[in-house]
Amino acid sequence: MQPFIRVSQLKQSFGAQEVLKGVSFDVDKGELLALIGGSGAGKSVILKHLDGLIDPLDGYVDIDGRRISNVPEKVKREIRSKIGFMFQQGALFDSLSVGENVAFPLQEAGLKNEEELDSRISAALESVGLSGQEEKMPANLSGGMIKRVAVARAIVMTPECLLYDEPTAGLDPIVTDSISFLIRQICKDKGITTVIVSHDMPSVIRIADKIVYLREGTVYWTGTPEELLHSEDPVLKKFLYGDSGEDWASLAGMHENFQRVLLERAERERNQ
Ligand SMILES: Nc1ncnc2c1ncn2[C@@H]1O[C@H](COP(=O)(O)OP(=O)(O)OP(=O)(O)O)[C@@H](O)[C@H]1O
Repeated sequence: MQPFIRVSQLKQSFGAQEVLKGVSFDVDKGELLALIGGSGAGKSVILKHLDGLIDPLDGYVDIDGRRISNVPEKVKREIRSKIGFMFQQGALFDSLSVGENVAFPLQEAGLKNEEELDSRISAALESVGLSGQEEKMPANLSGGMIKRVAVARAIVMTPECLLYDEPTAGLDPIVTDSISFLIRQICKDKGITTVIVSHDMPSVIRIADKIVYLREGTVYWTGTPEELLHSEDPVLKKFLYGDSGEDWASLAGMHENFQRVLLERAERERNQ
């Protein structure tokens, strides 16, 4: 089966700095992949290649079998219509209400029918647990609500693929949990292929199907959260726990709990 996203031998430099030295990985349809790695490893740069915002010096990205690298802007725009991007900070327009923020991509795409706009906005807000909040202004929202609105804005175009850059940065642990659940739920309920860049390892362990660890401009390791937790590779251990040698079991336990909660929730929903 063809992967939904194929990243092949991606190379990128800025001036003398070689940031990507031949990065390759695939993401299957409906899969949730987390890109991890130290600060400056090139994670955000990779996301921008996935959306065709940056062209590689060598290598390519295919989205659903179509090349988005080094092709004309018109082709990129067509492919981009399948992709929702939640940028770092999840920036909302401060002068626009929640509803207007979510409406923005629809209006950019030329949708004018008020009734359709309203129903798509309310469906997107419902998906992120913010039904009826259209009139609120960003200044009156909590950090977690701002992220939820940013997620609603990313999904309102009914994308087939979602890219999240640090979606839980700056949130407290409880809100981080709820946003992580939301990202996984949207991915699995709607079958949306998802790539998340995150420093938040507990969240990554909980929600990812597959993890790609970047180091020195290449993919150092790929595997499942379980495989990461059981890896004895000293480089991975050091990345996860620094030199402190924190307890592996606590992360492993968290992952099991999370899977259990997800399974219980899925079971409840099936029985409703
Ligand atoms: N447009 C650009 N021009 C010059 N250098 C850039 C540009 N974009 C990124 N870089 C450099 O590329 C490197 C990788 O940046 P990137 O933002 O992808 O890192 P990251 O892995 O996402 O880091 P962090 O986890 O800190 O966000 C950094 O050294 C950054 O300064």
